[in-house]
Amino acid sequence: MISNDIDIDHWRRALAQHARIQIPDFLQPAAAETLARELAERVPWQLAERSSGEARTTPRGAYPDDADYARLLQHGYARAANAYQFAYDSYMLVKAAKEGWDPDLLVHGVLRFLNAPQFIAFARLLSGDEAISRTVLQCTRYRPGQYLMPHDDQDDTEGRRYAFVINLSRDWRPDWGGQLQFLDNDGDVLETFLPRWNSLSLFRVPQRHQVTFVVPWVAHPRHAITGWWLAG
Ligand SMILES: O=C(O)CCC(=O)C(=O)O
Ligand SMILES: [Fe+2]
Repeated sequence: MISNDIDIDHWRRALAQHARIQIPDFLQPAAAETLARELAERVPWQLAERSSGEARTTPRGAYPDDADYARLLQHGYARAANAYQFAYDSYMLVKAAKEGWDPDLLVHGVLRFLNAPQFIAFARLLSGDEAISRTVLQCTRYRPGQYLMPHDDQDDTEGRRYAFVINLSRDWRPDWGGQLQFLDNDGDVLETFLPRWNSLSLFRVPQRHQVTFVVPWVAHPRHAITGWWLAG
C-alpha cells in the first residue's frame, strides 16, 4: 500500500529537525487511485461541526438535509467570531470498525494496515518515538464553506504523538483554501501544506494549525484520510 521509494532516512532527519514534513507520492499509485475513488463515490459521510459549542458528529446515515446543513453552517459562522469552530464531513473509521458499519468499504483495510506491526514499526522509525503503539483514523471531506479553526491536537486522554493526513484530491489549487497551515502564537503562518495529491502531511503534536476555509469556486472536495499515532 505504501510506496517502496520513500527515503525513510531523509524524512526521519527532516521530521526530527522541523517537527513537520510533507512526503510526496506516499501511497503506491494504484492504492491512492482506489482510495480516492472510494472517498469520492462510496463513503457515507457524517457531518462534524461545533455550532452548539460542543463537537458533534451526525449519527450514521443521518446527514442533515440541505436546510439543516445551511442552518448549522450559519450558526457555526456566527459563533466563529468568538469561539473555536469547525465544519467538515467525516467518516469515523474506528467507530465504524468497532460497530461493523459498511463492511464492503476498502477503507477498513487502511485502518488494519496502519495498525499492523510493520506499519507501527515504520511510524516509530520515522518519528523516533518508540512509544507509538497504534493508529486512529477518519476519512475527511471539506467542501465549500467548510473549515477547521486553529487548534493544536493536544488530547491528554488519547495520547496523541503525531498527526497525519493522506491527501487524496488531485491538482489542488492554492486559491481554493483547504490548506493546512501551521501558526505561531502571534498568528503568523509558519508554513503551509497544500493538500497535494497522494502526499502525507505529518507533524508532531502539539502544534497550532488550521484548515483554511474552502472557497465557493473549488472544483472538487478536499478528500483525505487523517489520523493520529498514539502512545499507550
Ligand atoms: O486535514 C488536515 O489537513 C488537518 C486536519 C486536522 O487538523 C484535524 O483533523 O485535527
Ligand atoms: Fe488538527
